[in-house]
Amino acid sequence: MSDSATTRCGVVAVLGAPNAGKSTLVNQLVGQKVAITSAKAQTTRARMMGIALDGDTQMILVDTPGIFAPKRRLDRAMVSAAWEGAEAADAILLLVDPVKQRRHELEPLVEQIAGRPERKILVLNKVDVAKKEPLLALAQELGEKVDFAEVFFVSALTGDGVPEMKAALAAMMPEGPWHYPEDQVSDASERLLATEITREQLYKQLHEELPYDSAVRPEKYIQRKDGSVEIHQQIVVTRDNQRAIVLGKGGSKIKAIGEAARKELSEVLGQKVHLFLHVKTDERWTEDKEMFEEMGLDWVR
Ligand SMILES: Nc1nc2c(ncn2[C@@H]2O[C@H](COP(=O)(O)OP(=O)(O)OP(=O)(O)O)[C@@H](O)[C@H]2O)c(=O)[nH]1
Repeated sequence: MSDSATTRCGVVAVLGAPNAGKSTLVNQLVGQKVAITSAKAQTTRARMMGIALDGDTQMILVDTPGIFAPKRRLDRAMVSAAWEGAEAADAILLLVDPVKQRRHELEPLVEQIAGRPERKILVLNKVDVAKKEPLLALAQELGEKVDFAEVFFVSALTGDGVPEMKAALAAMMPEGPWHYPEDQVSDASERLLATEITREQLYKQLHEELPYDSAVRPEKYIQRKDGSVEIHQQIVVTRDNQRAIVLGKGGSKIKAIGEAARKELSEVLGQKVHLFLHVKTDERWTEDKEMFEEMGLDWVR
């Protein structure tokens, strides 16, 4: 970063229907893994931030949970966290998956941002698999509903078109000093990031078998004198039969999940990791205020 007075710094709210590719895009913009990605919808539960740099500009990316019509308390908390993220933004980025469009999820989002004062950009994702004509038609249609400053066609997966979009976003940021040191990529605590990595393995290894209302809680995070870290986490499910699924035959599933998560954690943290996973049944966890707060969510009535 230069010392000149021309540094810029701002907040970008990344909004989109579940599975639009928000986590993938944030990781691409930051240049390393900070948010977890998965093929299962509503993966992003807590509000995780990524910090992207573009020349003299620092952009704080608020990677929001998928926004959808909330029914249960858990869902309402996710939606509320998403909008909280969007409140203080300098720009709103609406990410749309043109291939698997979910109109009922996209439309409320479009309506909500239409009236917001921030500058908005429309990003149509997955150009690596999308056909060109419907893509242009969709851009035009959305452009009639929302006053987008710019429209971009990208692939969050391959990075195609992302540098151009990043530069345009950077230009929208206000002048000012950087909020974070240059080498910081995320303000999510390592504790929380560690639970996200375990949760990603749960999704990966159990696929559709895993109930969406399962959670991973941080229990203990101990830096050992030998330079390694000891991490204890609890996997919470709502029913005993789900617990059996997570454990697997003779504990084989939980072992595989733990091994993969430990390996990835060691890479991300750059130190040796001892990971201890416990599976607990708690049919009322989605009504538990304390557990919400531990996961970085607010309690909404
Ligand atoms: N082909 C293709 N797939 C993509 C692209 N971007 C994301 N995906 C895939 O789409 C799926 C969802 O991506 P995520 O980044 O987890 O989506 P998200 O919007 O963060 O999802 P939630 O956390 O559920 O809100 C994953 O399987 C990604 O690999 C892309 O540009 N091209």
